[in-house]
Amino acid sequence: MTTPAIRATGLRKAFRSTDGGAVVAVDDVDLVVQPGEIVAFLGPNGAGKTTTVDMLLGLTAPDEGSIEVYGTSPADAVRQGLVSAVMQTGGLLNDFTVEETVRAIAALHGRSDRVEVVLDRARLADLAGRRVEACSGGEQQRLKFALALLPDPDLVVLDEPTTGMDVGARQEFWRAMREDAALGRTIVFATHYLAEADEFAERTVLMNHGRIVHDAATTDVRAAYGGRTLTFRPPAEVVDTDGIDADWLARVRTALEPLGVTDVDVSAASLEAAFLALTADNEPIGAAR
Ligand SMILES: Nc1ncnc2c1ncn2[C@@H]1O[C@H](COP(=O)(O)OP(=O)(O)OP(=O)(O)O)[C@@H](O)[C@H]1O
Repeated sequence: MTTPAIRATGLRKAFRSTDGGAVVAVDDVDLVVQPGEIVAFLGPNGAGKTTTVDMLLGLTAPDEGSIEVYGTSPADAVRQGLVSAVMQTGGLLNDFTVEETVRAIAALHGRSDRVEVVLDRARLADLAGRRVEACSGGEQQRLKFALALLPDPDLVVLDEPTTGMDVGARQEFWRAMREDAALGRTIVFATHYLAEADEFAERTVLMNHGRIVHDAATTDVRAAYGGRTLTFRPPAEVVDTDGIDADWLARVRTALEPLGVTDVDVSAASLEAAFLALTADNEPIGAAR
């Protein structure tokens, strides 16, 4: 049997809140990720994505439960170069050029042989001589990605890697990632962007209030909760700037009801609908046990 890239069992992590109470950030999370999988962690603000990622990387220890990365502790896996990360925060040195940054970190890893490869993989070869401070947010994220690839890790963990990027930069980033994933790396990423999970991840883990509320093939998540949306063009006279005439919409609903059609709505569905359905409850984050 192959050793999973990630095996987490009963993970729990609570923090002390400012009012002296406790916030359960991650609550009884079980997760197994096999080598070569591409998994999206999706969830609203405060769902527990970053805390889970931090535990995966050995940056935070769980209060309860256990976590193994390639059969060893996260810290050990990081030390062995099996896993590396692109985090939301984390400084780059403004005065260095892109290439100087990569060379400096490559030397620390003892992997100076990989400088050209990672510059190329992150599509930074043309920007090698640019100072970091002159790079756009998207280019800086790609630089972080290049640094994460230096140890040639089997698992790359990305925490909201495209935050702050415009659409073009996001697409460019994911193109580079996709190429890398095709080479067999395991990729786990946390995101707010439903479209990123939809387009890029084979599997989506939906988190809410510190728990995994759904874990399935991304297409299944969409199919199970998003359903399918049937769109049609209403006659022009029932549409004005405020939307569709309510009486007309009510008549459409009544007409469709005998056909078993429910939830007629005038909006897009897809993974977004799944996300909303799964995270719509207003339960507060649980208090510490
Ligand atoms: N160091 C900390 N001290 C206190 N509370 C924390 C700490 N880190 C996280 N939390 C709380 O734990 C919960 C989960 O936070 P986490 O950052 O893991 O969520 P997230 O899903 O990554 O959110 P976001 O999408 O906003 O980054 C939140 O309520 C957060 O306020």
